[in-house]
Amino acid sequence: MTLDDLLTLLHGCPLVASVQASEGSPVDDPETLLKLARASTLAGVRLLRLQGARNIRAIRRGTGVPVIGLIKRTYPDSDVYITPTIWEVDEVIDEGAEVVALDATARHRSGDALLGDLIAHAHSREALVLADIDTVENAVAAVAAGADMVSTTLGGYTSERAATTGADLELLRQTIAAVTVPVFAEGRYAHRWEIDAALRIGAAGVIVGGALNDPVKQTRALMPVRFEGDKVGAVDIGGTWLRFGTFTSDWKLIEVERTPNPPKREERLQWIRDRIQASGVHRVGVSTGGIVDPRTGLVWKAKEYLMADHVGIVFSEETLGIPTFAIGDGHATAWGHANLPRFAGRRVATLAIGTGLGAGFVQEGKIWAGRRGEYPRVNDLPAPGGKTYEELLGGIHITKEPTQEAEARAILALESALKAVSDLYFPDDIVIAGSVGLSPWLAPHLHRLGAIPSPFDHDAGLYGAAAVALFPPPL
Ligand SMILES: CC(=O)N[C@H](C=O)[C@@H](O)[C@H](O)[C@H](O)COP(=O)(O)O
Repeated sequence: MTLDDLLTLLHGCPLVASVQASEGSPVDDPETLLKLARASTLAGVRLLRLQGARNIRAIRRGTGVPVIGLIKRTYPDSDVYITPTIWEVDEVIDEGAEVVALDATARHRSGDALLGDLIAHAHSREALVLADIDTVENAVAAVAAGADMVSTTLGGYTSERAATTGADLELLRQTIAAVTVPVFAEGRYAHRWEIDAALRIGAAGVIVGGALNDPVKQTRALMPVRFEGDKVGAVDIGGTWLRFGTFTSDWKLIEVERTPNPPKREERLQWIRDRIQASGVHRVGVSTGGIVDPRTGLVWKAKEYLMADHVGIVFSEETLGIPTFAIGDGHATAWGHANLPRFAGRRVATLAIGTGLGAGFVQEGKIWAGRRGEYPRVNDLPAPGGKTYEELLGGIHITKEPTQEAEARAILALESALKAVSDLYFPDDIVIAGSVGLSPWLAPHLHRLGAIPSPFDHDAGLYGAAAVALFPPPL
């Protein structure tokens, strides 16, 4: 088969089925895998990626479909396991595969084999070579070594690059820009939009394994995560109060302590550490003003007049001593609401109107957030008249017992903020939390304005923080 033949085939159907079983899986026998492969070809797939000599033989014969073959084998002196040496290259070709897939990372190969030699050997036997790469640099090197095509198979599986949660579309984009040979998208592709995006970016084909053919991976992907401990800690850091709650594993509040938010961030951390110690919890969720990078727990942005000395504080296992899940207070409160039976599975927006104004939006079990934890900045949007919603609604700007005029202004501002949230996010529900949001002068208007008072009452931030620890949101 020539490269042109292969590209013609992909033009007909760019979806390539990788039919491989997880280690120890009961479907790991050639007959069963053949049936899975047939299911894919029945639906239109015209190229298969297969692992192992027996599987390649049985499935190639049984389907008559061209094959990208590989042998996974480990050697004691190397981490390379996809067709690592010339022996496996020969095995793949002996079984009739048209294309040999092999590891093209910069890692040392067993027996000091060189990538160029393996490729030359496959070519001498008239097979095409697909280089499984982990980085753009290694894609370029593989093409220089003679590879006919590359695939992003190993992106996120070596120390060179962190694994993305889903498909690594940036690795694909950069690889396509860097090489002239056809590039396959591969590795953690599981959704139609990822496949469409890969093709828009310019992939010659998209190789999908687990999402199509591996019931072990599929089961793991759908398995709910359960918290095994007996209780968790929840920290709620607002502009005024710092609170610590202890919750049961079924999200019931056991007890709560609070202190005026100390002016220095080290004092804040120390107070939390002391509460963690005293309560004996082994996991904690943190809801805080400011913007938190959810991967590191670093607060990288916060308004000084609302949260003094807060930028630079880190909420992590390192600083608090136990596994820690920290997100911004708008997000945390929204996550709390979204996990209540009443709202679960709905599109829920939350406005937390306390000292400042926080916002969060949850859709399909995911928090709507920027890559570094940014939240919907309803607070800084100008309301009609020019002042921001935070200036009109945030407790720091209005006194405890506002004049009737200030109240009227705030109610109008809330009405307009709710309209903005509806127009931008199309939520099924908008829930209001926070000391101002639930105050005796504002709360009576919520129903008329189409908003729902938080079922958590004044503890929404704390319940949100506990929800983050008990049911960690996907990032
Ligand atoms: C990293 C590695 O060893 N990848 C292997 C390569 O053949 C297979 O285990 C994967 O199933 C294949 O790449 C498809 O990827 P996914 O199953 O994520 O769609």
